[in-house]
Amino acid sequence: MKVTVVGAGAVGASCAEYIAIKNFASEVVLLDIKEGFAEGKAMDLMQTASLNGFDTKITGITNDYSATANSDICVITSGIPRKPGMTREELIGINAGIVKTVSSSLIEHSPNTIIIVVSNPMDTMTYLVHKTTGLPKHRIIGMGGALDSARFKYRLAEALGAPISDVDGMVIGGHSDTGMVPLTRLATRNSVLVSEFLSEDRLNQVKEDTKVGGATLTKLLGTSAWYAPGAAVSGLVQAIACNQKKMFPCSVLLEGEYGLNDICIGAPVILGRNGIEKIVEIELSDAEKAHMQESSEGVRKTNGLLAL
Ligand SMILES: NC(=O)c1ccc[n+]([C@@H]2O[C@H](COP(=O)([O-])OP(=O)(O)OC[C@H]3O[C@@H](n4cnc5c(N)ncnc54)[C@H](O)[C@@H]3O)[C@@H](O)[C@H]2O)c1
Ligand SMILES: O=C(O)C[C@H](O)C(=O)O
Repeated sequence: MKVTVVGAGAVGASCAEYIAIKNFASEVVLLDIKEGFAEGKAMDLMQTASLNGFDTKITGITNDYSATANSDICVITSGIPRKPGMTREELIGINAGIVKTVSSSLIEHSPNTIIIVVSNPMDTMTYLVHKTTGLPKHRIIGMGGALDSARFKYRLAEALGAPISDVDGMVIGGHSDTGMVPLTRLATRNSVLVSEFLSEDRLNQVKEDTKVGGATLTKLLGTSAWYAPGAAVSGLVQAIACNQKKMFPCSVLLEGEYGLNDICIGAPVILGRNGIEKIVEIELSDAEKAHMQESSEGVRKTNGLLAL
């Protein structure tokens, strides 16, 4: 199993590290445009192999896509992160060009690959990859909901005073500060609805804290988060590589599902060796349907900025 990660920065290197430590991939290629950067990150990570007990071979390359040839999975993290006070959508002017060039270069050398898009604004970047590459829709996956759901569970556990392992919940919709749809109605504490434990006001606070989870960390860190994003990507990569048939909310091209067409937005999908094995349509409440519709309007507005 060969995995390429483009962008050896904070998220890309974390993603590569978690993939290596999970030891399910034979090879991870880190590629960056910054001279020597990916090579340095790869060497540093390989020097943890004996300490962290993995056999995964991590190599780094500067902007030479021949080294990525025949990758089973390619992760795109290349692009700039936001600064405090910015929205993800404000990154489109720089990141769209990067993602377009990178995705084309990847499929030139790995025409059968599955692409996972991380760069922001992620839903729009995922849509751009569809338009740029023409890959089958089951082989283009945007990572956002898996991260947002992890933050949702963190906030739920905090509110419940419960261990995170007791909590389950999912966030669908756009990966944006205003467009996320945390499904508090369905969230559980060890199979019991969280609404049995938490008031509506407290659950609304959990929702709002989840939606700005990224911005909260950007304000603290001065740049985007990277540990949880890297871990979320590694979970998607593992589900595909190991044909786990696990369900994650991912940004996926919808063609009628949830009443939406010609848009990439967070929805529950089953991930396996073919990438998106199935888009899962869950019954939403009227309020959730309205939030999903509102979220899609925000994503479409950003898509409209693309020079397709
Ligand atoms: N979808 C999500 O949930 C999520 C989570 C975290 C970060 N992000 C996004 O991921 C992106 C990366 O974030 P980061 O914190 O790792 O940033 P970073 O600046 O640490 O790393 C980005 C790397 O991309 C490289 N790069 C830039 N242009 C390139 C190109 N044309 N080819 C190859 N490499 C190139 C840079 O040299 C840099 O090393 C940002 O857009 C950020 O907003 C998304
Ligand atoms: O919020 C960001 O800028 C990065 C990423 O989308 C995140 O949610 O951490």
